[in-house]
Amino acid sequence: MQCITSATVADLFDIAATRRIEQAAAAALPHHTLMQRAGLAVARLAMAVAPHARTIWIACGPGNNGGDGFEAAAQLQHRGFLPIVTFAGDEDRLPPDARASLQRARDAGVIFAPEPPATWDLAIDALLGIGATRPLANAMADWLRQMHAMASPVLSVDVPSGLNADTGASSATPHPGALSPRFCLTFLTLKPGLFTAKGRDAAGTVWFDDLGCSGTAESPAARLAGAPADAPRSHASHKGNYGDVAVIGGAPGMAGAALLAGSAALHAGAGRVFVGLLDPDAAAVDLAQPELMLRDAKALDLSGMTAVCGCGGGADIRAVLPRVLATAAALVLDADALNAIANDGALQAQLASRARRGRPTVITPHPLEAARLLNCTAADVQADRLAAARQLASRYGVVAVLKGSGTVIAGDGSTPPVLNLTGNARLATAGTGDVLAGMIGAALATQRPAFEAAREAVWRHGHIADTWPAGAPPLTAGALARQAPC
Ligand SMILES: NC(=O)C1=CN([C@@H]2O[C@H](COP(=O)(O)OP(=O)(O)OC[C@H]3O[C@@H](n4cnc5c(N)ncnc54)[C@H](OP(=O)(O)O)[C@@H]3O)[C@@H](O)[C@H]2O)[C@@H](O)CC1
Ligand SMILES: Nc1ncnc2c1ncn2[C@@H]1O[C@H](COP(=O)(O)OP(=O)(O)O)[C@@H](O)[C@H]1O
Ligand SMILES: [K+]
Repeated sequence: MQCITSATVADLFDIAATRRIEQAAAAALPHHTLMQRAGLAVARLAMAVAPHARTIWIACGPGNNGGDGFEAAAQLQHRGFLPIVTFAGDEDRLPPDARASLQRARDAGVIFAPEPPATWDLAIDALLGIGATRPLANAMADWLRQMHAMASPVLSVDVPSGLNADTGASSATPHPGALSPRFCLTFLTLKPGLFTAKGRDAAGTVWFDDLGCSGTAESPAARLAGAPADAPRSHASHKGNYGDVAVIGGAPGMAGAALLAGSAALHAGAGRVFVGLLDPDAAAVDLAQPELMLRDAKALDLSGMTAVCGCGGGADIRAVLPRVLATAAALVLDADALNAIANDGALQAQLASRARRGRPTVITPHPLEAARLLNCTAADVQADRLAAARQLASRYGVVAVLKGSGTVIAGDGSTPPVLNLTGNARLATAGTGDVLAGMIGAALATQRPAFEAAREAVWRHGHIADTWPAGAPPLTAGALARQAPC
């Protein structure tokens, strides 16, 4: 059993591949072995997360996910705990493995009750797993609500019930004020939906057990990014080795966004950072950051530079985009640059032509910006973030960084998209996206492949938020930029 952290590198498999892996594993093992292993693993994790628990409420559903719950109940009963099972299903329609486990729970003396106990020390959600086909209703929906409303921990079996294991979309996410600490023990494969969209909130800390069935020829749907390796600087290196970044943005009233991106690029280790402000009345120097070289955006020669374009760009960014798209050696497109491109077929064609000219481009949309680029709604994007990132990457010939909880990074399709596990809601404050754009710019400026540059910068950006001390002042975008590690 393995606890998944932001440093974990692992393949993620969709439901279809998981089903094939499960079938192959089941065929190679004696009848009922997988469910017995799954139930035992649930019982072990339950004892680890709630060692002093007495009453353990196990809510079991109508399929094999419920079977895992019956099996866990039997194991916990044998170990002296008090599991109480509520079953929302029809015994006559249980799949054979689940029926066998139901019998084992009865034989062990487990209590079956029509309603949840009055209180519990741990709740185990074994209602639905990868077989969920529609939103939860009736008793199952009610039980899930009750679990999440209590302060006792919730352990989800395989997948939090109601969560789409492929996409992270959910009809049953705990409401924001939900109290319970959450854990999820997933079997055979790690599933992408646990790590993006609603998945992070629903699953909590994810644990993985391969049930003794490692190794598969199935293609992963995505990967967990893992932590980037440290890249020590050679002693004899000089600023030319770390590249020039030119931030272009900062229309009247929005200079701060461009300066934040510049600060992030600087602290992330770029050799030189220029900031081309679109505001004609902008100051000639930022006295708080004198290292930044402030220029007129139109005067910058981008042919040897990594441009970071769009932060605080407003409508004025449209006028400079044709030249930026044509001349920047490498490019990060953010915010208003993406909005301008979404509305302009000529700019879209120009963007797509960069890949053909071997000029790397990274785009960093949040879900609404992604929706504009894909001509759909933000809800459509959130309904399948992996698919949306893949579409952005292939339609525009770019590395697409789809931001938000479980940021997705998709490239040219030669490798699966990556899901990043660092970051938290401390980043939900204005300007943190500008900082990310600057950090990616600095990574790109060192000539690293665009996919790797984006992956590393996204990980580091989120890691700053994850390691921000609990008692420290709130994380602002300016502080985030100053923490940007090389
Ligand atoms: N077999 C094995 O060896 C192993 C299996 N494993 C475990 O099995 C799980 C997959 O099991 P599964 O395929 O039975 O799917 P599961 O998630 O239990 O649900 C299917 C049932 O729910 C029903 N249903 C669906 N949605 C519903 C809704 N909203 N409201 C009400 N009902 C709904 C659906 O009915 P139907 O849609 O047909 O009406 C069907 O009856 C997997 O996640 C893992 O935990 C592990 O132990 C490893 C070994
Ligand atoms: N809950 C969260 N979990 C992880 N990352 C988050 C979360 N909320 C925000 N972020 C990150 O913060 C950044 C916000 O970017 P963006 O929405 O463009 O903000 P802004 O335009 O204000 O700079 C993105 O990198 C996003 O992934
Ligand atoms: K479940």
